[in-house]
Amino acid sequence: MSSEPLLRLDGVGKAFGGNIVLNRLSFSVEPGEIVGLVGPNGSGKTTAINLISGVHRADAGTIRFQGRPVQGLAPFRLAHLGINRTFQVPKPFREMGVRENIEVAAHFGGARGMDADAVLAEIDLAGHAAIMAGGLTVNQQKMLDLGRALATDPKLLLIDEIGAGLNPSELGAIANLLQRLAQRGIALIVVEHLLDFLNRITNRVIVLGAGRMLFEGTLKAASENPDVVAAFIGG
Ligand SMILES: Nc1ncnc2c1ncn2[C@@H]1O[C@H](COP(=O)(O)OP(=O)(O)OP(=O)(O)O)[C@@H](O)[C@H]1O
Repeated sequence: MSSEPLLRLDGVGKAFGGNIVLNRLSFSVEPGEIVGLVGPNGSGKTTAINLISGVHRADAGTIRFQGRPVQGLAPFRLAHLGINRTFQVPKPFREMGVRENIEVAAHFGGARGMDADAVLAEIDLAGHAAIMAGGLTVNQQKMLDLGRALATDPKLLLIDEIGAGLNPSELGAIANLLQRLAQRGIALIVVEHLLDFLNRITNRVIVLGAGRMLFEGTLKAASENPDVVAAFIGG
């Protein structure tokens, strides 16, 4: 057994056109953990998710998954290893059926691809399997986006602002689902502005401010930390 965490970032940095958006970001995540990633708008949360999921390549530092450096690998290779993500704005194939969307994603996951029926049941869309994805509500499209990631049987799931625009009952259902996934051993990094939602599913948060890690610990302690308070008021 390796003593390495599932995911480990060491000194990760990223700049766009000379604008440093992430600076020496270091943290690790263990299997079955839910870690909240919070911070004001533009603090680098989505960029962190984009680096871990292979959408962008880090300029500095290392990203290790199960002890193996993975920075620079394409998203489909990372999906094969067990890393997948959702998007702030869901990107289903709108002209394809809900089930087909899941099947295509499972194919993207290669040998790790999961059974579409199991995924549809998990995301509560079994009754909508045959309709076009473009006909789903926003909440259902978010669930489909999550289902497409789940179809690749991830060990690490990166969730980018899934709560925005959802009502309390939809939020409750998603919180329960994310907790079930974690109990199954999937690690989750959850980018979220809705702190009550985050509080339901985790108390371990990483707070970013202008690309730097300001704090790591419980949400309650974060809310009492002067650097965190200043970043949010400034933001
Ligand atoms: N592809 C890109 N090209 C240039 N700049 C980018 C790119 N992606 C992000 N940025 C910039 O990097 C900074 C961090 O953006 P990022 O989306 O990571 O922040 P965030 O914390 O996720 O914000 P939000 O909460 O608003 O989603 C911002 O200044 C943004 O404009």
